[in-house]
Amino acid sequence: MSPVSGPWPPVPVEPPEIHPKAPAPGTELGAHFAECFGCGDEVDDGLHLRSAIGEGYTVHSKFTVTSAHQGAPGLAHGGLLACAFDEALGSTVGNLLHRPAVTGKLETDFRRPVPVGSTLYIEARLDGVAGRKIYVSADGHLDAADGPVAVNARAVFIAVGFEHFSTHGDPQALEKLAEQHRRNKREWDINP
Ligand SMILES: CCCCCCCC/C=C\CCCCCCCC(=O)SCCNC(=O)CCNC(=O)[C@H](O)C(C)(C)COP(=O)(O)OP(=O)(O)OC[C@H]1O[C@@H](n2cnc3c(N)ncnc32)[C@H](O)[C@@H]1OP(=O)(O)O
Repeated sequence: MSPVSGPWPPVPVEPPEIHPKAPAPGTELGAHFAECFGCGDEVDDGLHLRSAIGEGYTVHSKFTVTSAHQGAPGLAHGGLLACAFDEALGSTVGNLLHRPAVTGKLETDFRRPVPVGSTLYIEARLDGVAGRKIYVSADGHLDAADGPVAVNARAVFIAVGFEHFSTHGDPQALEKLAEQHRRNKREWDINP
C-alpha cells in the first residue's frame, strides 16, 4: 500500500510567503492557547505538544504518548496521533504565515505502532498556497528526530477571517486568548 494517495499538493500552488515577523529558526513557540487540547498547559490529559521553528521555516514538535492517549493497551490512539499532527500543522501555518486558518482536510498514514512512553518527533512544512488553501505536510519520527517514520500527514488549511472564531467560537475564551497574546507581546492581534 502506497503511503501517498496522489500528487501533493494536488493543485498548482504558489510558494508560501513567510511573514516578515515570523519567529526565527530556533524559537520555542509555547502554547498558542492554554485550553488547547493539542498544546495547552491547562488541559491535564491533553497532548502538551511542544514546538519550535526549525531551519528552512519548518516547525518541529514533540509529543510524548501517555496512558491517557491509548487506543489499544499500551499503544497510542490513531485519532490522537492525528490530533497531534493537526496541532503541529496548524502551528506551522499560524506561526510562519501569521494567517488565521482552520483545518479543511487532514490525512494520515499510520506506518508503525506508537507505544505509550514513546515520543513522536514531528517535522512539519508549508508546501504551497492556492488562494485561501494552504497545503502542509509532516512526518512523525519515533523517539528521535531521525528515528523511523511512524506517521505521515498532510492537510489543507483554509484561511479565514478572525470573525470565524468570534462568530462560531466562545467570545470569552477568545478574549482570554487575546489577553494572553497581549501579555506575551505576540506580534499578531487576535482580536476580531
Ligand atoms: C485563534 C486565532 C489564531 C490566530 C493565529 C495565531 C497563530 C497560532 C498558532 C497555532 C494555531 C493553531 C493550531 C491549532 C490547529 C488545530 C486547527 C483546527 O483543528 S481547526 C478546527 C477544525 N476545522 C474546522 O472546524 C473547519 C470547519 N469548516 C469551516 O468552517 C468551513 O468549511 C471553511 C471555513 C473551512 C470553508 O468555508 P467557507 O465558506 O469559508 O469557504 P469555501 O468556499 O467553502 O472554501 C474556501 C476554499 O477552500 C476549499 N475547501 C474548503 N473545504 C475544503 C476541504 N475540506 N478540502 C479541500 N478544500 C477545501 C474550497 O474548495 C474553496 O476553494 P476555492 O477557493 O474555491 O479554490
